[in-house]
Amino acid sequence: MPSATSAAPIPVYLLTGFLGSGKTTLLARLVHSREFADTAVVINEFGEVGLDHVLVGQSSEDDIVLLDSGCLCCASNNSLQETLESLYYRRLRGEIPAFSRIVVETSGLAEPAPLINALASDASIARHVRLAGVITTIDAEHGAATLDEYETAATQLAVADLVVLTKTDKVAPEAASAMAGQLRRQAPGAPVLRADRDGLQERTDLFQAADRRTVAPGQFGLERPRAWTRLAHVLRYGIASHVIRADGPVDWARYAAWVDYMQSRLGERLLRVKGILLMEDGAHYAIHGVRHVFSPPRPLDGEVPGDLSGVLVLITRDADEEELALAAAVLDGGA
Ligand SMILES: Nc1nc2c(ncn2[C@@H]2O[C@H](COP(=O)(O)OP(=O)(O)OP(=O)(O)O)[C@@H](O)[C@H]2O)c(=O)[nH]1
Repeated sequence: MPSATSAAPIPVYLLTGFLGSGKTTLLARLVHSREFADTAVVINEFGEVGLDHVLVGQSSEDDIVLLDSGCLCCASNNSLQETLESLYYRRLRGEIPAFSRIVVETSGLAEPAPLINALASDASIARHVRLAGVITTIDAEHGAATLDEYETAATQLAVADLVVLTKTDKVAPEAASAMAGQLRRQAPGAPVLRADRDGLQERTDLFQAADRRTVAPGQFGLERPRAWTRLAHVLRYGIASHVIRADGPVDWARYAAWVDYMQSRLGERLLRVKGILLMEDGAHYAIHGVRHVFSPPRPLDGEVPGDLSGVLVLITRDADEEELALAAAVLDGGA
């Protein structure tokens, strides 16, 4: 565990998911597990009537509670920036135990992109914390209808690094499997874990599965496209996912030109970019963008399967084939 004065930014995981999709129920299980021993959980109620922290098991008047598992629970009505700063400095001053990661439960109606962008672009925050991954809960019973009906839910899925399919006890196993398959198509690149009332059904390290820096074998659940791009799935609202590839190492100037193209040409219509590029220095880097904000590429831990090297998933809204073909060409050095 890093010391309280360690300069390494603390990883932050955002837990998002539509209203009633099971975020609090999942957290209420997880906060008592060993995995959460050195985790600070922020339940961000953003002016809502504070309830969720009570559901997680924190009934004291205090704003921060240390659970038996070692997990710190913190309910907050402040902005995400204020909350994270306060946590950071209280940890630094030794007022609270030195947690090594933070999980933030966001409001069910929140578009996660502004929070993600705030983490990346607020300089005073970005020095202390880094976005490690976005975990999105989808309800096995109502998830398909919700995704169809509410654009916020579709956006929450689009930005996921890990999807947790909740309430699998409420549907037949075949229905849960079909839904998991649908989610893999809609959010290519994000592993799908299942949960019921008792928490996660798989014995998986949630943080590792959600971490953008690690690649689990088979994680992407997609084939390296043979042609330049493959339309993976079209959701409503013109939201669609595509896969593009870059053959061979990419030099940094070309990568910069590609980011520039994505930002200037697609702009607000770009929802999410994720994938792995082999760069000119011979290392594999995790590539992440949410809306127009791209995180600095980070070298990946561990082996990267050959079929994932150079593969990027793009989730866009109202993008046409020509724009995507050009995106692939810019990346591949053909434009
Ligand atoms: N059967 C079953 N019910 C669940 C499961 N997860 C959540 N629920 C129920 O679904 C309802 C909503 O769950 P919450 O955990 O409060 O959902 P949430 O995403 O935190 O909701 P908001 O705070 O409104 O965004 C509650 O009645 C839970 O008991 C599950 O895996 N199985």
